Amino acid sequence: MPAPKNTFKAALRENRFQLGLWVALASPYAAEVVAGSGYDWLLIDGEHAPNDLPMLAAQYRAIAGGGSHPIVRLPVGDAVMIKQILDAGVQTVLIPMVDDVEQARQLVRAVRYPPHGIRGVGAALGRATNFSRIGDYLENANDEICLLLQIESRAGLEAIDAIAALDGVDGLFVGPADLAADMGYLGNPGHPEVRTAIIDAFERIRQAGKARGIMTLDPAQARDYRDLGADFMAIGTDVTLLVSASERLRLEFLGEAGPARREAGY
Ligand SMILES: O=C(O)C(=O)C[C@H](O)[C@@H](O)CO
Repeated sequence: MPAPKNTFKAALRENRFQLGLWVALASPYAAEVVAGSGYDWLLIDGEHAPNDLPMLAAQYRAIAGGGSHPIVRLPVGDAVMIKQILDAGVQTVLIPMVDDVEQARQLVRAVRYPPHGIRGVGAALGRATNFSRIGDYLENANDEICLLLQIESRAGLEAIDAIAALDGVDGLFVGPADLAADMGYLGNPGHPEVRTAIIDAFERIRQAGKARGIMTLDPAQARDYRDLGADFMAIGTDVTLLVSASERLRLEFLGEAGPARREAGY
């Protein structure tokens, strides 16, 4: 049985835009529901949703095999958590709050087996090898893992060129909400100075030959980011979709106008 190919990583390498959705309801059932909605990727959020490793793995299983590629964002760039989630079968990880090249270098080593990294060998116990049924997993794992790092601070912006140049970093995801906060614009990811920083970041990532990622809840921003060159982009979240759709249904039935919703600062 051959090791599974990372179709998301292949799409990025072939410059095929990938449209995504954030999954933060912390429910394998809800994850399976949106897995049928046609997105290229779904981001299972371990940073801001109440997810532990078993729950992240359960949502991964609920999505895998459907039409969307499951990406797991861990709460922190921890080599032990990376080892566990990769053994669970996850092929693409997003790591938040990456501020310098040494941190990025250690994250590359965490997703790779020796001699190129420090990932512990034990996938025979996990879904990654279909519980030891995939005989060539160890030989192919490094090539099929996709490592995405989040640039979401002024320090991260300064380190983009060095981080993007690292072999093993497949893409950089600019986090508008946290970047805005670090720049002094908490709750205002659409601030002009944040947009200027995103434009600069995207150009530097492109020059390094790496994929540019981002997310937004604002449709106009989504079109803008796509025009600016986003290669993979999330345009909503399951949580906010559920809030808006459930509220709208009630108000429409009652014939009441909905409240002007303040744009979420994410
Ligand atoms: O900083 C950001 O923006 C992100 O990293 C995305 C948000 O964390 C995500 O929770 C969407 O609300």
